[in-house]
Amino acid sequence: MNRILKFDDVSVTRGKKQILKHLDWEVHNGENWAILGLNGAGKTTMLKMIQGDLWPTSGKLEVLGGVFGHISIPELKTKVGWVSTALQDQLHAGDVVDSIVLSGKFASIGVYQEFTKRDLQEARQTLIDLGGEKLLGKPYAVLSQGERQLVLIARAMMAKPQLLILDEPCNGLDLFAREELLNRVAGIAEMPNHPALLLVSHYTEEMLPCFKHVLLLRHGEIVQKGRREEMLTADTLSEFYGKPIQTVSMRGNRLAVYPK
Ligand SMILES: Nc1ncnc2c1ncn2[C@@H]1O[C@H](COP(=O)(O)OP(=O)(O)OP(=O)(O)O)[C@@H](O)[C@H]1O
Repeated sequence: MNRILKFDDVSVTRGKKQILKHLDWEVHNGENWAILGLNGAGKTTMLKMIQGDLWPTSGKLEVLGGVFGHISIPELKTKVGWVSTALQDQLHAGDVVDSIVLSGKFASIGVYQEFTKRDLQEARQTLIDLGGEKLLGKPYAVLSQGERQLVLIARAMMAKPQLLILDEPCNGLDLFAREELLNRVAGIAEMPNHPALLLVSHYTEEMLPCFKHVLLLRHGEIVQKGRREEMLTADTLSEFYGKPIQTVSMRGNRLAVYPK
């Protein structure tokens, strides 16, 4: 399948409020996208739709080759990985890390299905491959925020998703934990047959070079979308924010921005 996502004139309305307005956007296989938008821009609403938790009010949405209205949402959920701090609240804090990673195979919170020794081994290996070996066997409740996010990434990868959504994955991480997590994300982008990555963040410096495409969302509208070199510039971002900003180039071809 060549196309991961296709938004075709997609709008979402709740009551009198139009949350998303006429979105047109395509993500192709092998592309990693970052979405930038201020609070209330509509990012979460977009992500909820991609996972089948919310349907467009109008327009056509295609996810992983299936058009909404003609696809099985539970099946879709097994192919779309989701990492977000909101998900952390839903997990059972007393569960052991290994079992949380394993639950990704079933897209469930907790493991209620039968699983084999091999499944469990695969879950452990998935976490090891992401650099989380020392977390094996620990209860989720004792982990740091950065460790929890890594476990959630492993949980999502366990289902071998075609699309991995990283919804503000660095929320609450200290400087060093953030770099460590971003390094893991960069590692995923280098894996053979890795899922398409979709990162939502308020901070451009988290948009690693592997995110070669950026979408700028404001007040429910796509203001611009395209290659990172064109989106992550002082001019484009000043226009997007409607305020002058200054950019600071960071090591590793990353860009931080601040209000002027
Ligand atoms: N069910 C709803 N009914 C009415 N308004 C809603 C509903 N859901 C979201 N909104 C509004 O739609 C807008 C977009 O919300 P959304 O959560 O998608 O934004 P966001 O870009 O994810 O924001 P943040 O960065 O703060 O998480 C907000 O103004 C929000 O109040």
